[in-house]
Amino acid sequence: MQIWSIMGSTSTSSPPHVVIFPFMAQGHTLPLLDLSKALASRGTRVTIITTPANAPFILSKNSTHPTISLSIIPFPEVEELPEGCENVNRLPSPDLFVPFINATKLLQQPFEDVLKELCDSDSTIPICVISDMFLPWTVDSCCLFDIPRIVFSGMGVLPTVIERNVSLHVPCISSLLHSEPINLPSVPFPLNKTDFPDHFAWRGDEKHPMLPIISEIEQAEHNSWGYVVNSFEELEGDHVAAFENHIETKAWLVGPLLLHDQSKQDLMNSGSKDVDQKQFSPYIKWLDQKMEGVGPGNVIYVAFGSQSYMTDSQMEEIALGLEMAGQPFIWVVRSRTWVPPVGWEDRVKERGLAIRDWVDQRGILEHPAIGGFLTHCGWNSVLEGLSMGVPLLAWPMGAEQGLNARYTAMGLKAGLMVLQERDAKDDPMTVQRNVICDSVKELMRGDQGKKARERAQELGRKARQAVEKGGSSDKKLDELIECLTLKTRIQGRPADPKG
Ligand SMILES: O=c1ccn([C@@H]2O[C@H](COP(=O)(O)OP(=O)(O)O[C@H]3O[C@H](CO)[C@@H](O)[C@H](O)[C@H]3O)[C@@H](O)[C@H]2O)c(=O)[nH]1
Repeated sequence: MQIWSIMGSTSTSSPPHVVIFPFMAQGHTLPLLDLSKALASRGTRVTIITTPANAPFILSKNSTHPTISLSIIPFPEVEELPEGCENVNRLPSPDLFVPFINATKLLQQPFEDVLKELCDSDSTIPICVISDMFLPWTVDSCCLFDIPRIVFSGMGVLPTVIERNVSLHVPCISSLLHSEPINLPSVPFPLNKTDFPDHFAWRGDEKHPMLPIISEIEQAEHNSWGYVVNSFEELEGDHVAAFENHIETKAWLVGPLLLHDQSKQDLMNSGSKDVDQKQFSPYIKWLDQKMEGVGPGNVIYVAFGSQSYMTDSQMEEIALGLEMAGQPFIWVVRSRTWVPPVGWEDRVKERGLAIRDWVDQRGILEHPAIGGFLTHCGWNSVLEGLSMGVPLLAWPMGAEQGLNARYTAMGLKAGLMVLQERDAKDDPMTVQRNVICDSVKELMRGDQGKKARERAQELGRKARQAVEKGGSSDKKLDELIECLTLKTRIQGRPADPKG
């Protein structure tokens, strides 16, 4: 039994308790579920805060961990959002992102009610709240209860540093020409204005509704106790000092979080349902067959995360480009409107699989049949690909993905870029089938692809070492819990501002 000292007196008490509040988007929720499991396996109690429609997904991922519990608070009803829309991936249009963010602000009171309840109980006082950057108001709630707030953004270290640094060197990105390279100190590859998230273009438009949100996020970061990052020392350690300088707090690199999850072998031993589901997924069976037929590393996995929107004509070009490349593929189709061209399914059925459901992406990437990943470069997908030693074919579609893509391809040299042309207004143009075809061929069969594969495999080995016992991320996670526990011990239990 662990002995924890609270308020200066030594007493036998419960293990440390961490509250985790993920943002309602799969790309933000999944890594925090991994973090919850990593904390739980170290004997920490975890309470995850979520809303009713998001609870089943979280339960499906965490149900085997008895020290993780869920606290469900109601999602507010707001006029602009469709009924029951409690997750970004259910938004019918990206234009509803701002109303969605504004709706989440109404979660503050129920969140504080949960904190109050936890603080009223001697055995469950949280040592910290880890909340997503898109929930900046949680820092005020944490202050009320004297609980340290730790930020999680889901992004990598270098992309964040670049984002924060660029305005010091290039005050107005939007006025640059597309062809003008942007060279930043300590970034060993040139960037381009289209690599930057949209909000850099909005900076000239003071009335843009996202700008106050970004400013609230940055302000809340400065007032937070620390930052946990889904990355690892061996990948991004060189950029941590610059990162901490910008966020004005300490950063803890504890990733890749997905690798903290129980290994497949552990799951097999415990007879977990997860393994059964993996083994019997039709697409895993399909990959097993491909392994027998074409050997390891020959299938390209094509998926663009949980939030990307794509036109039907772009979908068509992907379908025909994959067909032309002649490489076996597995493609996650996230479109409600697109239908394949007549005869396409028949023509590719021997070597291609298009799936319209949510898949176990990690299970696919770790399958030995997979040899490349055509991705939008969401940070989770980048880390998942690299952790499994799979090289990336980078095709960014929004947010900070342009920075992730350049970083992976030109900085880490673990991938190639799909080159996208722009029109006169710098809007992305449909990528043509022949470009897709050539890029796929180069990644899977070309010399550049071979080099990227070797580099991805090397990074995959380093990633696994980072989370193993005594690895850099393993030690950081222990250190984080120790630091917070000591802080609570020295300062005593949080004040109750309401009671
Ligand atoms: O069928 C699917 C589709 C997705 N995933 C998982 O969903 C996550 C998707 O995350 P990510 O690759 O990061 O993409 P987005 O969902 O687009 O992520 C958002 O959040 C990321 C983290 O902040 C940012 O890097 C991205 O730019 C932003 O779009 C990954 O873990 C995937 O494994 C599945 O498991 N099955």
